[in-house]
Amino acid sequence: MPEIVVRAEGLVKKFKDFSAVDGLDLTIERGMIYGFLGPNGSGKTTAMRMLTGLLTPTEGKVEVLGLSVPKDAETLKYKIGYMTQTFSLYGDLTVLENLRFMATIYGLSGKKRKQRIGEVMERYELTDLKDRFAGKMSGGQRQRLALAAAVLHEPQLLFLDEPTSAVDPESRRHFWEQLFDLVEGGTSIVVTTHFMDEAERCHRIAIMEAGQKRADGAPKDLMAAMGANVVEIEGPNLRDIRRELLGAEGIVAAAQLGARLRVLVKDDIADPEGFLKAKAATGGASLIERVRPNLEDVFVTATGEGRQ
Ligand SMILES: Nc1ncnc2c1ncn2[C@@H]1O[C@H](COP(=O)(O)OP(=O)(O)OP(=O)(O)O)[C@@H](O)[C@H]1O
Repeated sequence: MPEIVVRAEGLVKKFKDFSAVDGLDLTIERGMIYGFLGPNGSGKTTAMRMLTGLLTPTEGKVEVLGLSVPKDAETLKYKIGYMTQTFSLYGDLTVLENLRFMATIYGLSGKKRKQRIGEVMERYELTDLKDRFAGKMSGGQRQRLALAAAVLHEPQLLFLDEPTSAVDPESRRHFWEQLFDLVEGGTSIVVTTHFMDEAERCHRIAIMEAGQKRADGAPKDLMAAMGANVVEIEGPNLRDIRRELLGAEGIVAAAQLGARLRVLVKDDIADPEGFLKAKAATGGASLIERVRPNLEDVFVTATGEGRQ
């Protein structure tokens, strides 16, 4: 049996009458990267704050690393790392001063403190920047410092809230390699994102919308089970074709990607290409072909975007 690091049941967070998280159930196994994928305001940060013990749920049960949260939040603090959405270190302290400060908060002292600070600076390429003020660093450098600070005390479980929203694609790729290194070393990771490519790298994801989980599984399983086939159309007048198709029986969604229209056709239609070719709207199309689904298609079928 895989070990469970996070278990949540019926998790609700209300702000006055508004439910930011609305009946969330979660099971996250050790050794995986688990992603929350969802648009702004879908409740990802609120859910994560409840899992870390920073926010008290209105309803529901949370167990993280076998501890009951928020009751045991103080003990949990030493076993988890949390990288918040906005940079939360001190801009007017240097890299080294920030790391020393965080080490003190996590109870590291003496030789161990020195050793861990040296290790994380080396691993996250901060050694040459150790005397740089955090406020004077680039987005990518700041992100490496934030990750170094979050793993300083060697947490078993790491929470990352939209960790790459402020960095360029190359830094993002590099950052994800570092996450997989952490996983190889035994760390489990929970990450929120609104980037599809990032979600696709996770072992498992929850698709969030309006505080609720709309789908949960490995990206490739979600793609296999999404209930629609994907067909792309090339040709003139794609905007007109889109207008005609949207709302037609059997069509889940249609969106233009460059010179192609990507159409999601319900999977109870046995021949989706033939089905689209038979539509008057596609008469002038030069190409209609079935393509492989991606995570964005899963997102569209799982959320309101596909129901509009
Ligand atoms: N302290 C609060 N008081 C009132 N409403 C809040 C509070 N915190 C969050 N919300 C609301 O709850 C909803 C969910 O917010 P949350 O930050 O969890 O979403 P998110 O999916 O993380 O989005 P983002 O990517 O923008 O951070 C939003 O509508 C937000 O305005």
